[in-house]
Amino acid sequence: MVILARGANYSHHYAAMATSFCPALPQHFKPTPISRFPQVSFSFKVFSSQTSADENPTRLGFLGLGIMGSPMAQNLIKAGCDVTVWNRTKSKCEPLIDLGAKYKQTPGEVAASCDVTFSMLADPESAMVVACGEHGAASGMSPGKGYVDISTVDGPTSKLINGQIKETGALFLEAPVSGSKKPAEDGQLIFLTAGDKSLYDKVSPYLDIMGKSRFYLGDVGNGAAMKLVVNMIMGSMMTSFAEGLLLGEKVGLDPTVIVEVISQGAISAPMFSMKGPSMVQSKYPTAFPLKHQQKDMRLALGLAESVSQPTPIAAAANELYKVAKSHGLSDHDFSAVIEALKVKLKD
Ligand SMILES: NC(=O)C1=CN([C@@H]2O[C@H](COP(=O)(O)OP(=O)(O)OC[C@H]3O[C@@H](n4cnc5c(N)ncnc54)[C@H](OP(=O)(O)O)[C@@H]3O)[C@@H](O)[C@H]2O)C=CC1
Ligand SMILES: O=CC(=O)O
Repeated sequence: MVILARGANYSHHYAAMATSFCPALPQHFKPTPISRFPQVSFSFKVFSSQTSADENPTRLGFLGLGIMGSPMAQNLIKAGCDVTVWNRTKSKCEPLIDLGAKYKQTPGEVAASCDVTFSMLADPESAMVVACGEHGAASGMSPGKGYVDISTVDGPTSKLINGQIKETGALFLEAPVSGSKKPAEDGQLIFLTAGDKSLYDKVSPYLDIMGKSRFYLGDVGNGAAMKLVVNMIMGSMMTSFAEGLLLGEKVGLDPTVIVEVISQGAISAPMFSMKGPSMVQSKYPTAFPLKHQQKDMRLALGLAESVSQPTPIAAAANELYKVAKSHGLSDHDFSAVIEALKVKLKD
């Protein structure tokens, strides 16, 4: 059920109204802006995985319970969905099992027991092995099922996974997300999807639980390309911001004031306001791991090379992420790239 309502100031009234319509509403229910309905200034949605006519709710699988996968799966469970989880490190499944998730031993078993299986893996290698390796999801796929890969990978990897899933007769959708740990927790991600349109239509209610907006971009590879372009820009912006903070500090400016000045002008960005204050204190609590940002720069540069597009800024930024990784900062937040610029050259 989707309820549309105008006026953000009254969102709590609408929430109360929705609760009276639907007493079984999950605890975390919240009003959410939906950009796809431009005719209303504010809208929110109420979701139930079990319609009155539906005795057999869609069974959802979720593979990969890292920083992003855990809160995303949690939101599905809290919304009342039937969710089965798997993660390479089993202990990360426990909190979700406590919330009501089922557990299977392998990705293949999850896929075999579910109608639609989502995956949120680290990189192209892990996305491939979990989808197509021994006991991978493809081994449990068959006609009527669907596989939705949310991991950030390159187009060629996504196409390989698509091919293997399609061979089983199942459908495939790539659906990388823009938005980090907090948007994942808040169900405010932006889905960049491509692939089988009928699967997109089928999973849209679940994407709406995990996200605030979704784009359908056509053929497999377009979702990956969109994600890599966005993250290439983000990675370059972060290195530029880091350079500015350090230059300003070296010439005697207060970096806290630099962050404030930036936040009020044309180059303000939520990322600078969110990460700036902790960067100034040399603290990098991990939301988006630096190793993943470097992976995205690498994949974006590969994409650029495949079409002979010069990307000198991104190439330079990538070098800084590589330096930061070599200094043991892989698992810190990507804002720790600033440390790569603090390293003193040896005499
Ligand atoms: N964090 C963020 O802000 C965002 C991340 N992304 C992208 O989403 C994806 C996941 O990110 P995030 O959750 O932060 O990453 P994490 O590093 O926190 O989680 C990675 C997941 O991949 C699993 N994994 C890694 N290698 C393997 C392998 N060889 N076999 C099986 N499973 C494996 C991990 O399992 P295990 O627990 O056993 O290590 C874990 O479940 C990445 O592609 C990232 O680029 C996209 C948007 C935002
Ligand atoms: O991929 C990272 C993000 O913040 O988006």
